[in-house]
Amino acid sequence: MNVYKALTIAGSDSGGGAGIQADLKTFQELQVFGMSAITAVTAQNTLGVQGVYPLPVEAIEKQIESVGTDLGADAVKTGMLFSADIIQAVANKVKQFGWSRLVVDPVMIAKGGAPLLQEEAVQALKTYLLPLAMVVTPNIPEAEVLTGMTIHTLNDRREAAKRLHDLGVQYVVIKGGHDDDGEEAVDLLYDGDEFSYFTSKRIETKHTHGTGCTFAAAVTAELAKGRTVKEAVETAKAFIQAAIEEELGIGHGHGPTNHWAYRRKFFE
Ligand SMILES: Nc1ncnc2c1ncn2[C@@H]1O[C@H](COP(=O)(O)OP(=O)(O)OP(=O)(O)O)[C@@H](O)[C@H]1O
Ligand SMILES: Cc1ncc(COP(=O)(O)O)c(N)n1
Repeated sequence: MNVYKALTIAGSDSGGGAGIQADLKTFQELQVFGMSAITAVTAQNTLGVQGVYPLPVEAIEKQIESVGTDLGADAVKTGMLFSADIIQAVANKVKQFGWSRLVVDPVMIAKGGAPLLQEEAVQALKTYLLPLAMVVTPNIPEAEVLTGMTIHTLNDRREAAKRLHDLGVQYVVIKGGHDDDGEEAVDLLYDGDEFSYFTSKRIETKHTHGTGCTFAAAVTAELAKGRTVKEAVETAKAFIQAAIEEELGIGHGHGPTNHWAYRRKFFE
């Protein structure tokens, strides 16, 4: 049996909808063996973030080394990285193990507004990690912070994608979940040459906690299988659409998406 393996380097979400938990569930659903290096523990639920506890840099490095020196990874994803020190350490480990199928989800703030990345760490992300990335998956506010421009129109988004590509990332996906216009959720992919668009019906719901993590994890799982970035984004879009569509309705606030919905929709 050919076993595909993916490593997520991200924060833990006790509520299970985002972070490491969303990533591992998504890897499993897409039949990829999931491994993790936890950067920070968050006390979090559908109502918000009650606490953030970053791990020592050494603990993060050790987890990555444990995976890298034994199991190896066909693709790697980063999520919540919290500080410039952690970013630099993660970038060094990615280089050390020669991981080229790297998806960087530049997580900055949780839905309720809690910061998951220190302000001074944004520059470290641009300098150390983005040049190593195969794919970066910002939402619109994250793309604004990374490029220093405001994004209103699709044209603005295309310009932002070009600026991000100039930082050394091979493929840029700017997701449209935060684009309040219209009936559709449109994600844009830029490969340095052409733009592609991935469009779905926008679902009216407040239960979108973890959509960004889940989407990027699905891209990572598909890259681990050797798919092209375009194929991976297409599957990720179908995965997240199913996960939002088949609502779980749990918790008292912004609930998680349904990680088993894609399997039920397409394979059962
Ligand atoms: N209401 C919605 N209906 C359909 N698709 C959506 C909706 N909201 C987000 N998506 C999709 O979910 C994925 C994540 O997009 P989004 O822009 O919300 O990322 P994010 O902001 O990082 O996630 P989060 O809101 O969890 O922080 C994208 O593929 C986007 O198109
Ligand atoms: C530990 C952790 N990582 C990431 C996010 C962002 O989640 P999302 O942007 O997918 O809602 C989160 N809320 N918690």
